Amino acid sequence: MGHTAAPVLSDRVRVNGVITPVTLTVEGKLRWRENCLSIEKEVVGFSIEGFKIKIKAVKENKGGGICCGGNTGVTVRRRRCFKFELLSEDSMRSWSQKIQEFIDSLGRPKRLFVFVNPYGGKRSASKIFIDSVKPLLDDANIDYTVQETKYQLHAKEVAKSLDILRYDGVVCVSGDGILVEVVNGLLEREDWDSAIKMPLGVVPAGTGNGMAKSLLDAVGLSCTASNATLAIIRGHKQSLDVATISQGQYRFFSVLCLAWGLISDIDIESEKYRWMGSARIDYYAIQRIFRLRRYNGCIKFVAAPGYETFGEPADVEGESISEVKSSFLQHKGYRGPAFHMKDFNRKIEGPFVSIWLHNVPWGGEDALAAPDAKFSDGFLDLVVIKDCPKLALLSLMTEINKGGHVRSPHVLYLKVKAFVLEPGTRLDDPSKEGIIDVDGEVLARGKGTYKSNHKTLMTYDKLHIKVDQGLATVFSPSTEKFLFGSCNKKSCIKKYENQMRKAITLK
Ligand SMILES: Nc1ncnc2c1ncn2[C@@H]1O[C@H](COP(=O)(O)OP(=O)(O)OP(=O)(O)O)[C@@H](O)[C@H]1O
Repeated sequence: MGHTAAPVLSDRVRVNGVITPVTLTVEGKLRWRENCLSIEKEVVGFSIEGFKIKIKAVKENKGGGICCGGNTGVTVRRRRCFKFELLSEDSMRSWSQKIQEFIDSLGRPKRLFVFVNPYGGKRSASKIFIDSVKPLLDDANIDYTVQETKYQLHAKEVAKSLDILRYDGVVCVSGDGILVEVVNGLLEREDWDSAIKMPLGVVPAGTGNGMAKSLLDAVGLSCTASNATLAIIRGHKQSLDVATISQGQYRFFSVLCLAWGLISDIDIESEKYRWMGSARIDYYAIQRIFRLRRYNGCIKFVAAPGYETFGEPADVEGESISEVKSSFLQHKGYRGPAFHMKDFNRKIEGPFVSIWLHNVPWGGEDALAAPDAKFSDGFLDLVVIKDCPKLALLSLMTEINKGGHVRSPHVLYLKVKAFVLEPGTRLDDPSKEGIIDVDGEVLARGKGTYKSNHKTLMTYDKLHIKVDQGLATVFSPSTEKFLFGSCNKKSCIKKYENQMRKAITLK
């Protein structure tokens, strides 16, 4: 069942040699025989050969159609091609024009710049691009430029000088690392305020695919390259908070997370067990829990409304943010939002087991690190563990994949608008310090840490973090699922009818 509207076009076409009536409705539904295709949800693009129109679509295999059926079962989408033969040139012209007008009314991207990181994850990004991304972009008639990343920070370099007027979006076929490089590249441009409005897409092809997982999971879709690509093609967007991390003259722009203590130690130090594959994390986590480290330090924060009772009152009288003057550091670009130490009204003193700050819910495909995190609420979700018995910690860690850890009595879970981290030494060995990990990369390594001789952007010292609400834009799957199917919401239908009326001149 569904909403039936007067057809915009009604015609007779040849399908598999048989003359068949076909209609296009004002809502953008194509109907013929027992078939029904929603242009908005299912049609990716179309091509014309002589009098033949080939409609490139993606259909759900099980659980009913998006367009006419119900909503049951698992969503498995497959590329399909539907062919009609028009019976006259006039007919051909009006069909291609009306379908094109409808697609154009949806605000889909036409030109994309695509980064592919052949080095990320299981080194399968190039294959993922060829097998899952390219065919859909071709079906959608999108004009795209592909850039394989050749070295670390290549994507950032390219984003810094990209001719942004030539593209409707930048897509990263990679893990989160390339996305973060692109965000940093855009914000380091002189024209950062317009550059950062470029819609960004991410197709999961790395080890850490937290952003893709967060976007897709939010609407109940599985984290696959084709679901992510379809979301980009369909062109729905949403804003994304960006956190500016600053230390003196240095800036780093984060869209995912910051970790210090247990989580960062596991992430970074387990690299020495890379040969184990994904088991390295679990293996090293157990080691770290049984030889648990606690770190001295202090955090200060501006609590989000409703969280003002967390921690204790902070006295920040006389504290200021020192700006290191240097002639060769980042000069152009965004400097981050204004910061007033007097706003930092709460603090928690160490020692700490772990500090974890999150911008989006999923830290990776199997870590629902901050279940309440929102893409553009203007806050970061803060997960603090001060102390915890080892067995409780072990079970808490196994809860992370479902987000259950935040309910543990050993965990403080709150939202902050701004944050100061003052990292200190290890409690058991004051000659040693820790590692600060941001969006999967090491931002600072203290004394006596793994690879402590490697250069990092910041030093293991006080950091300031502040969120800009919705500064970036990401392509995201539509939350309006089953628009024309089992959901018969009048408001949804009305919205698209209006959109269609604008695009199609009803004669
Ligand atoms: N050709 C290359 N050689 C080496 N490193 C590269 C290359 N291209 C990109 N990189 C680096 O690879 C890192 C990982 O990128 P990506 O986002 O694809 O995956 P990830 O899931 O974040 O990390 P990984 O899979 O390496 O754990 C980035 O820091 C990037 O700078």
